[in-house]
Parts: sequence; structure tokens; C-alpha cells
Amino acid sequence: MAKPVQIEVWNPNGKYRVVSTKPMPGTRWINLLIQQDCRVEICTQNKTILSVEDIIALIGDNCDGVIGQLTEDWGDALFSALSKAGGKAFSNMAVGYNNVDVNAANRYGVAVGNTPGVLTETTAELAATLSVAAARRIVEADEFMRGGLYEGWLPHLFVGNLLKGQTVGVIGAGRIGSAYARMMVEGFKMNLIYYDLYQATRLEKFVTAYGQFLKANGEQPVTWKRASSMDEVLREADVISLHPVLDKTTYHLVNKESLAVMKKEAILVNCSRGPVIDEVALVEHLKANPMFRVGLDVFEDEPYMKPGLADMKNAIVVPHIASASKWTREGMATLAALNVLGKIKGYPIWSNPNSVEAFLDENSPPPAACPSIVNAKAIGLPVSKL
Ligand SMILES: NC(=O)c1ccc[n+]([C@@H]2O[C@H](COP(=O)([O-])OP(=O)(O)OC[C@H]3O[C@@H](n4cnc5c(N)ncnc54)[C@H](O)[C@@H]3O)[C@@H](O)[C@H]2O)c1
Ligand SMILES: O=C(O)[C@H](O)CO
Repeated sequence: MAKPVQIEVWNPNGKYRVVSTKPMPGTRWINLLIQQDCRVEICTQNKTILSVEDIIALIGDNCDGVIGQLTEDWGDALFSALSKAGGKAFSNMAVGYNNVDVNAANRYGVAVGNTPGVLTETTAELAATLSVAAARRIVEADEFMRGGLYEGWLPHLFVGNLLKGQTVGVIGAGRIGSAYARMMVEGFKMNLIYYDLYQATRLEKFVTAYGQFLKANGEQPVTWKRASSMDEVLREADVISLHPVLDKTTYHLVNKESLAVMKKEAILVNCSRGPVIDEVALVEHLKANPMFRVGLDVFEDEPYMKPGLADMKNAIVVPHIASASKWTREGMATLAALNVLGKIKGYPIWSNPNSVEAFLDENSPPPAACPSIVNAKAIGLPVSKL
């Protein structure tokens, strides 16, 4: 049994007990819970990643629901503890839920919530930021200036990659991948090639329409192409951004062999999950190809980087901040809380997890529904008709 953990309690006499394993941005998520007669217990322990034992101690012997984090191992042990405590509601404060054993949750009839949609543009904006920063060697140039090394303008100083008219590649053209693709096409007039298991029809229509607009104005139209394989994207694109889910089909999707088919001066960006890239192979590729550049927000062994990565000047590395805007993180907290609250109150599941704006309007009460439950069908939850 882990030692008792530090907690902050809201509405101590609430009928339902909801635990949050981390303090989360904003207060709307707390108010929405306490207004519905929940006692909210927030773990304030100064420990970045809680262990299974820590969370079992938090759950205790009476708990109606838990809001957890992507850094936590939500499997049989935690869902068993939550079920024994009388709880059937869990939500990740994240859209990705590869840290959750959904089959284990199904065995205990626990709903698994996630937070899609609210973080789409914020995440895509960081992927675009890393793309441009890598293309124009911003971090290297900043360090050069701060190091007092600048002696005046030079023709070859920090020459990087032009984006306009080049090809942007997207692996995983879902919500975020499509938003990123549009930013790079509409913002930098790049041509798109994407690979996904499903056709990104809406994205294709946007790019077609933008191309027609440019042509009507006497400019070179942009184009799109759906690749028949991931390698086709890696071979043709100048900038490639990874936005698939992490599952057994995308683990080490980018490896030594796929890196070898990429252009020697290509840019690779990863704002999905670290294990989508074989990071050991990436470090070797960066060492052997100084003109190849990466922008990484996620890492295979977070919070650690594989040996050598931190020394690479052709790598930009940031600590999993792609969804880190105030509005977005407060919205994620709200969606996660409403997933748990909705399950506790017996609400149906929202019919479109790609459109969650109704839950984010601070001036009106949220719909009486769970924004996004990934195993709703498996545990027989009804879908809202709202
Ligand atoms: N770095 C961050 O802070 C951050 C923020 C948000 C999301 N994410 C990650 O991004 C992922 C995507 O989020 P989303 O909202 O766009 O999800 P999404 O479900 O809308 O899109 C994921 C896409 O990946 C595609 N895909 C699945 N397997 C594939 C494969 N083998 N090859 C190619 N494509 C494949 C799916 O068809 C889908 O279109 C999340 O699962 C999460 O892990 C990271
Ligand atoms: O999956 C997610 O939502 C991110 O990794 C955190 O925002």
C-alpha cells in the first residue's frame, strides 16, 4: 500500500466522490462537478507521474469516478480498484489513450473517456511551429546570437529550407493531421501528400478549393495526393508530420528502413506519440545526415530521450507541450470532468466526438451527455439524440 497522498478537497459533503490525479487548469471543471453534488478530491502530491499504488490509495474504498493522466498505467489493477470502490467512470485528460487497457475497463464495465476536438488546432499549431522552426534552424540561430557569435550578415549564415511550393506529408490525416495539413497548405502554399487508412475527403475538398482560389487569382494552385503507402509519403515529401494514434500497428512506424527512404534534407515532425518513431534509429540517422532535421514534442521513453538525441543540433525537442494553450487545457479538463460526471449521472454519449463545442461554452450549461467515451459501445451505453 502506497503512503497516503496529499489531496485538496472541494465540496466535502458531496454525494458523489470524484478523484482527479492531478490539479488541472481552470476552475470550470471543478464547478461543473460540485454543482452536481460531487465531492472533488484533487491529488496535490509533488510527484509528476503517479504509480498504480499511488492511484489505488487515492481511489480508496469508495469512489464514483476518476480523472487521470496520459502518464498513468490504467489497466486491470486500477479498473479493479475503481470497480471495487463502486466506480464506473474514468476519463483520460487527453485525446490519446494508449496508456489505457480498454479491454480491462470493459471487463469491469468502466467507461473510458477522452478529450478529442478541443486540442486539435492547438496541437496542429505546434506541429506547424516545429516544422517552420526546423526548416529555418531557429533554435540553432537563437543559441548562436545568445552565444555572442554573430559578427554580421553572411550569405550562408543559417541557410535553411524554403516551404512554399514544396511538399508537406502527413501520416495520419485525422483531426489533428488534417488541421496541420491545412495550416501548411493554406499558410505556406505547400502541396500535400497524405497517408491514412481512411480517405480524408474533407481535407481533400479544402485543398482543392484553395487551389482553385489561387488559380483564379493568377497564382500557382496547390495540390493534394492520397498516397497508397506510407513510404510514398516519406519518399516524396520535404516536410513530414506524424499524427496517427499509437497502437500496435503504429509502434515504430518510422524506423531505420523508413528513415532511409526519406530525402536527405527532409524535416520530420512528431506530435503524436514518441513510440511511433524508433528513436535509437532516429539518433543514428540524425548523426549520419546533418541536413536532415526533426522537431519532436514526444519521445519513446518519456520523460527521457534516447542517448545522443539531446546533443543533436539538427533536432528541436520540446516536452510534450503540443496541447498546451490555456483555453485548450481548460477545455480538456472540462471534457474529462464531464465524461466522468455524465457516466455517474447516467447521461447518454454525445453523438459526435469531433464536435464538442457545446461543452466548451462557458456561458451556457453543457449538454446532459458524456462528450467522448471510447468504449461506449462495448459497455452498452446509449447515444444521445441531442
Ligand atoms: N503531443 C501532444 O500533446 C498530442 C496532443 C493531441 C494528440 N496527440 C496524439 O495525436 C493522436 C491523434 O489525435 P487525433 O485527435 O488527430 O486522432 P484521430 O483519431 O482524429 O486521428 C488519428 C488518425 O490516425 C490514423 N491512423 C491510425 N493508424 C494508422 C496507420 N497505421 N497509418 C496511418 N494512419 C493511421 C487514423 O485513421 C486517424 O485518421 C492522438 O491519439 C494522440 O496520441 C498528441
Ligand atoms: O493525447 C493528448 O491529448 C496529448 O498527448 C496531451 O494533450
